[in-house]
Amino acid sequence: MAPALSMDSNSWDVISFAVDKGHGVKGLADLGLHTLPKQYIQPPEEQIINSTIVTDDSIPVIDLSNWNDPNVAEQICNAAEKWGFFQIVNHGIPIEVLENVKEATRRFFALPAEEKNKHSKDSSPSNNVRYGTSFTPKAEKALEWKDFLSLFYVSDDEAAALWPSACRNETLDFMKKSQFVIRKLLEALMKGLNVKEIDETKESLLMGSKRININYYPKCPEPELTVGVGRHSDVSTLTILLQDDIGGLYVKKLDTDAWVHVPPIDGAIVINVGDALQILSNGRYKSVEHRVIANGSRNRISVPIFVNPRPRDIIGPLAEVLESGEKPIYKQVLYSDYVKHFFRKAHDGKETVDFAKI
Ligand SMILES: CC(C)(COP(=O)(O)OP(=O)(O)OC[C@H]1O[C@@H](n2cnc3c(N)ncnc32)[C@H](O)[C@@H]1OP(=O)(O)O)[C@@H](O)C(=O)NCCC(=O)NCCSC(=O)/C=C/c1ccc(O)c(O)c1
Ligand SMILES: O=C(O)CCC(=O)C(=O)O
Ligand SMILES: [Fe+2]
Repeated sequence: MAPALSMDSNSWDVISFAVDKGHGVKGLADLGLHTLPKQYIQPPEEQIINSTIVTDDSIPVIDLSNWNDPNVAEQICNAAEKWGFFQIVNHGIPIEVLENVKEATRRFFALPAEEKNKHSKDSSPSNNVRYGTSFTPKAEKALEWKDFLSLFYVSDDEAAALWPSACRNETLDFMKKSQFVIRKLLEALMKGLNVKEIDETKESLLMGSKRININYYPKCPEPELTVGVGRHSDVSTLTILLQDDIGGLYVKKLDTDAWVHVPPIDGAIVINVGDALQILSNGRYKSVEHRVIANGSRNRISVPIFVNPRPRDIIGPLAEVLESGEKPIYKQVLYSDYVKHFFRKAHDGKETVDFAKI
């Protein structure tokens, strides 16, 4: 049973309520707490109020209406090198698909905790479907103000059997309708690395597996003391992120200690380079640190698709990149080892990629 509203959030077991019983931070928000439970208080250096935010610069916005325009590929490669992040407009994913997946996300998180918790690590019949809160609560010193459902795609049949019906069709549809633009983006990025075509081996390495997450960041008491998602880079090759109109995603500006906001643009999708592509490109394309702030007045949702190598792929700098004599800065690693390393620790900025450094 949920604790009484008037209860001091530090006098009952917040972890048991939010993490173990599956109420999540949405459950905490629904209690109408006025103070942030101490388990969510981040160290001062992780609080965004203690960071430098720049407002006179922003990540590129790239118009994809004409793939035959050579400028388009050039802009994509430049953005991946200089920012590691960009937004795309006129990308061809129908607006209804985006609206439907946002609505499905709200529908899933509005379900009772018992229903959502059927998909938790302890109750889910498969590791490929996981409902949870924060990132890795057991490994974190301070929790993150986020609930999520993570869906690793294996097949339509498996999705039909295991994915929650509240959001199954809409998440699958978003994944499928984004396939064309994912391939075109990767083709453009590969041309920039002297890779002429995406053959079967490259296809596996670049886009052999996909995971779609739906994230819910409820309104938070004392939001400046915590984070929605802590500083991290993604372990994917590319991430395709749909955000709603609330905002709150910040990206680190390369070679500086400053952060820039990613403003929501109607109908746009945010694209970022992940660690796997940084490694494959031997550091040319940048997997950049990012984080999400908590919001004191509104609920936010986001839907990232992580486009990845297959778990059994070995990733390392591509032969085409090293052809010219460039020295490899990363070794060859088994992708599932890399991902396990990422999941077993708290978010820690750019440190995951050290796992693959020579
Ligand atoms: C991921 C692995 C390697 C895990 O292997 P396995 O040996 O089964 O380990 P496991 O016991 O299930 O998980 C290990 C730990 O990772 C955590 N974990 C596993 N999956 C997830 C998940 N989807 N979300 C959060 N934590 C997870 C668990 O909490 C485990 O810790 P613990 O609960 O035992 O303390 C396996 O499932 C696999 O091969 N999957 C396919 C490859 C894959 O999924 N690639 C995806 C890459 S991109 C990706 O998934 C990104 C996710 C993400 C989430 C939140 C963020 O904030 C964020 O920035 C990023
Ligand atoms: O919610 C967002 O805008 C970003 C989430 C994110 O960085 C992630 O899930 O990896
Ligand atoms: Fe991320």
